[in-house]
Order: sequence, then C-alpha cells, then structure tokens
Amino acid sequence: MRCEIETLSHDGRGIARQDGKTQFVDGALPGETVMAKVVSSRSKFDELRTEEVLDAAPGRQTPPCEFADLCGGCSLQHMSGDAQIEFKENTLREHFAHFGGIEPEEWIAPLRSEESLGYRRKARLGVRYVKARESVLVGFREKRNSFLTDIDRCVVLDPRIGERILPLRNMLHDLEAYSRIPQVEIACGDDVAVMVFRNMDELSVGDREKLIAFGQAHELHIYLQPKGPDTVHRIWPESAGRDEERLSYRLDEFDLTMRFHPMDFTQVNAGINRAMVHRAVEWLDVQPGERVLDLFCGLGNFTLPLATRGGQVVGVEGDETMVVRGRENAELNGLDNVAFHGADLHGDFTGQSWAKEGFDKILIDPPRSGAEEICKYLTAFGAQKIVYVSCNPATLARDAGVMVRNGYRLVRAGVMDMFPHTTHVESIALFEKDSG
Ligand SMILES: C[S@@+](CC[C@H](N)C(=O)[O-])C[C@H]1O[C@@H](n2cnc3c(N)ncnc32)[C@H](O)[C@@H]1O
Ligand code: SF4
Repeated sequence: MRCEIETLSHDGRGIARQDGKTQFVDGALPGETVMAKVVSSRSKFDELRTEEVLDAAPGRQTPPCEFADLCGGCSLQHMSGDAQIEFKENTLREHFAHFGGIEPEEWIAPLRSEESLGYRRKARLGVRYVKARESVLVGFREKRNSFLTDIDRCVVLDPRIGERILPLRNMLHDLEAYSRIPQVEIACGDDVAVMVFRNMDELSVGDREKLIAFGQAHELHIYLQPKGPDTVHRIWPESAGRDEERLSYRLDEFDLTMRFHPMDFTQVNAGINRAMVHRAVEWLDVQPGERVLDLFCGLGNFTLPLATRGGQVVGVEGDETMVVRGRENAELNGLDNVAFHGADLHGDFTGQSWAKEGFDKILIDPPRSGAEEICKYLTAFGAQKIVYVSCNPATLARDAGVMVRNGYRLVRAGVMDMFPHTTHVESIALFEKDSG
C-alpha cells in the first residue's frame, strides 16, 4: 500500500493516515512516499513496514548496520545523524509543552560525538538456541516480536564486544550448557571488556575451559553469575583470592579514575558521558565553601567531579552497593569533601540527617520514572541552581513543571546523543531560583 508520511511518532515510526485511520509505518520518514505492508491491523490504527521508498526524504541514509531492518536494537538507523538529533530535540520540545506546559528560556546545542558507532559499553544480550537451525543466536530482539535477531556482529556495541558476536555464538553452541544461558551481560571499561554469563552454576569442567579459552583468545574477561544470588565471579583471568582488578573509566578533565563492577550502573557512552559531566559541572559552577547535593548519584559519576571544584558534596543513592562504590571511588581519588548516603529517594527521606541541611547547588539524575515527589522537596533545600539529567523526556517535562510551579526558572535545556541510532532521548536542563 502507498503511504504519504506526515510526521514521526515518538518511537521513530512514520505516521500516515488512510481513510481517517492512523498508520504507523516502520522505516519511513516524514515527507516520504513509501510502499508499505500491513503487519497488524487494530480498530484505531494499523502497523506497517516499509517495503520500498518511492520518494526519499533528505534525512534518509543507508543504515550502517546490515541487520537494521530486522533488529529491534536500533530504530533510527535509516535517519542521518542530523535528522536523528532533530527528532530527539522535537521530542523533548513536545514533551515540555505537553506534560509541563513550559519552554526553556534557551535551547542549547546538542551534545554529540563525531563517531556514532561502537559507543555502547553496557548491554544485556539475549541468548537462544534455535533447534530448527541448530544454531545459537546472540543479540537483541527483532522489532516488535520476541525472537532474537540473527546477527553476527553489532556496530553500535563497543567493538571489543560487537566484533565478537559470531565467535561468541560459535563458542556457546559448543557448550554442553548451551540451553541454560539466557543472557550475557557486557560491560566495558577503558582498558578491559567483560562478558558475564548468567545462570551458570553447575558448569562442567569442559564448558569452563571453553569459556576461559574464549576469553583468552579474544582478550575478554569472563565472569559467571550463578542463578539466584546477585554476585558475579571472574574465571578469566584467574584472580588470586579477592577480585582486586575492577573495570574503570577515566574522567581526565578532573583527573579522576572511576572504578566499577560489571553489574553496576554506568553510563553507556563514555565520550558523551565525559562531555555531559563537563557540562553539568560548568552549569552548576560550584564555588569553594558551597554545599552541593547529587541525587541518584550511582558510583559518583557527577559527585566526584563536582567535589574537585571545592565545596562539600553529598551523594545520595538507593543501591547500597553503589553507595559503597561511591565511597571507594572518593578514597581512590583522594577526595575527602564528599559523603555518600543510602536512601530510597522515592520514599520519605526527609528524616535523614543529610536532608535536614540546605544546599546551594543540586544535581539530579533519576531513573526513567523521574523524580516528581523529590522535586516537591527540592525547593525546601533552597538551592540556587539545579541541573537535571534525564533519560526520559516525559518525566523530565512533568518534573520541570513541578519545579517551575515551585519558584524555579527553566533556564536552558538540550539533548545529548547518548544512544545514537535509537529513540532514547537523554537530556539536560538547568533550573535557577526565581529571584523575582
Ligand atoms: C540514571 S542512574 C544515574 C547514576 C549516576 N548519576 C551516574 O551518572 O552514573 C540512576 C541511579 O538511581 C538509582 N536509583 C534508582 N531508584 C532509586 C531510588 N528509589 N532511590 C535512590 N536511588 C535510586 C539507581 O541505583 C542508579 O544508580
Ligand atoms: S543493535 Fe546492533 S545489530 Fe541491532 S540494529 Fe543496532 S547495530 Fe544492528
């Protein structure tokens, strides 16, 4: 069927209309005329897949990945980098208007890196044995279904992992335990790339040797995670007793080394993370003697850079292992003007000692659900400037509305291309206390 694409949905599909019914067309861009096939039909809308582009939009490009049509890991590969950024900026703008009823005083240029491939340092890869093909698949689900895509490399993953998908599949196919591995977690630091094989408690000697040989051959560190407990242990390189060697990334501008464990939360894109931390620290402009709060601080990704600017910095985080990690990182980097506290920031934390004092500057980087409740309390801290880092424009916009109603101005905002080729929108916003 012929479709004239009018606009783009927030999940990156072209939107067309036929006889009053909305059509979501995968792989089509606004302004394009495409031939598309219906893949599902509902009473209010149809879902279609582009089969042929009759009239291409200027923002179209040939996907850098040969599996992009099928694989659900990326949905914007057919858009140029500029078109992707424009889509993300429009998404943020529409969310601010729709959920928050606000607009920033200034839109700032997006944070981008020149290289949009090979960026992804954290991922969970699915593993499935497909009997009919006598093959083990490793990767991401297909678009809009639960089958794994048949890929042999992945160009958005860090190449230390992305270029090893085929050998990984072959190795897994060779294991006695191939049917028991539902997932492989990957985590990359600056110097070391790790694969964590989950669900691997009763491993035969032969399988263990194969995993080790794979790690050796591909310069990967190999960890196992048994079913149940949330701990991992390294089998390659063999560790002498305690696992002393951790993954790490550098924040050179601040002369910091951040250490982490393979299962810890870390920002996926090292280059954009460095630029994002730079921007947040610059915007908050911490002065000696000021009190600074970093909410949802994780392992201290913003806390420690902020602490290098002087002042007293308090990091608060819900996951106790991350609180420990934050303290370890502060010690490792010789910073003694930082304190880390554990707290459920979606619950009532007002009774905690750290919450009883005021703060001059606040950084907040919540999970997708945002921080609506906390934003109501934030005003009580009396901060002059608040930087909000967000992975979900809908909750950022909603929370920004709360801040604006509570006496803050949304001074500036913009997107950061943390996840090129996907529809994930990472944003940063600066709020300042309204002095008027
Ligand atoms: C988007 S991450 C940001 C981490 C850190 N700022 C960074 O840049 O690496 C969100 C963090 O919020 C924490 N978190 C999630 N829910 C929480 C809650 N209810 N209370 C406190 N922390 C929470 C997670 O453990 C995670 O570390
Ligand atoms: S996730 Fe990897 S394999 Fe899937 S479309 Fe993106 S680049 Fe290709």
